[in-house]
Amino acid sequence: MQDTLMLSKDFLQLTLDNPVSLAAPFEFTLGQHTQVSVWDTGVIAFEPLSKTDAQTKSIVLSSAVHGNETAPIELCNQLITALLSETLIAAHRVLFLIGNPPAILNGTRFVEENLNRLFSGAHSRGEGLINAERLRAQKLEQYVDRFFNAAPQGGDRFHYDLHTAIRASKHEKFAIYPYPHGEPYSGEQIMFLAACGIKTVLFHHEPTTTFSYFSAHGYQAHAFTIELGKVMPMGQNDMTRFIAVKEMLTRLVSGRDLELGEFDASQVNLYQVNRSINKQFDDFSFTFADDVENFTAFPKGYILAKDGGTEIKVEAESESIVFPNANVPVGQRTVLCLVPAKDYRLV
Ligand SMILES: O=C(O)CCC(=O)N[C@@H](CCC(=O)O)C(=O)O
Ligand SMILES: [Zn+2]
Repeated sequence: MQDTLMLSKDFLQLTLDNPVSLAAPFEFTLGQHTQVSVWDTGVIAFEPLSKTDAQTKSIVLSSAVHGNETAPIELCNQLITALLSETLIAAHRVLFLIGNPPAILNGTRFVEENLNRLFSGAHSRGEGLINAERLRAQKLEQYVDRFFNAAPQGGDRFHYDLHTAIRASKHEKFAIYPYPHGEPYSGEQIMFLAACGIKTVLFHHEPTTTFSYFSAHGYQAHAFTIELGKVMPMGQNDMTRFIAVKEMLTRLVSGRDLELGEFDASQVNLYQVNRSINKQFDDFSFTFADDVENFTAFPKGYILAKDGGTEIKVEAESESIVFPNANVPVGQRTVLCLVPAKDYRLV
């Protein structure tokens, strides 16, 4: 396995050749500087061999939590190849997670169940560990736990969970800030996102069973779900659209100066989730077309959707919609309704 990987330097190919599991975990060193550990299919850690201290960051970069969201997979694989080729040297601990390899091969968001609704123990609730996605969610939690628990005392933790959206968006790149339970938002992280070209941030209003909330709430990580554009088939992404995010992740991993300015609200669009509309009945439909973009605003009273016999109307003066998807199981989110963020606290 190690030879296969070092000959090709293509961790994604190794992962797709072994979508369910590897014969065994393996590890090796690169030069005199980096310990590389492959814990499972799609799971690879890079750790500096030099003594780590409180300045050492622990960074999780996940992709393919949804199998058809290919740009983040290509981007992460480029970073992994650079690390394996030693053109990029990790100054901090980095864990890459390729979330759902069978769904990548399938070219679909998921195979049986949406992986990004199965974290914080949701994988084991209800019917329990009945499918591959539930088992993978449990394992991904264990890998994050192992990685963050081995972090140096006092070292900052980060988790950027990289996605692309089903629809086009008025703001092409945006991040979801998991519900912080009353803690302030990080102005520095918002400026880091802006430097990545992610200039729109949504503050979530409640706990969720997403991967980013798991790391934020369970491990006090700076964690985000990040949408980098619109879903495209593998190989058809215009990678020039990700130059800024690749540059900033490269700087972060290699310990170069991030050159972030002070928090400046004029550089970003900040929204807060006003409500999440969860599906109550199988007979659910939106009143607007499939090509209506994320962040389209609707006026108060506008009928957004019909759920069984109930009309769902805009409640605030204006609400902007994001992630509308009628094709979800009863009980799950069909759309988030946003209003401009106000009265938020920053640190
Ligand atoms: O475009 C869509 O409708 C979905 C894109 C996507 O996968 N978004 C994430 C957001 C997770 C979060 O709220 O933090 C998801 O739905 O899992
Ligand atoms: Zn996604």
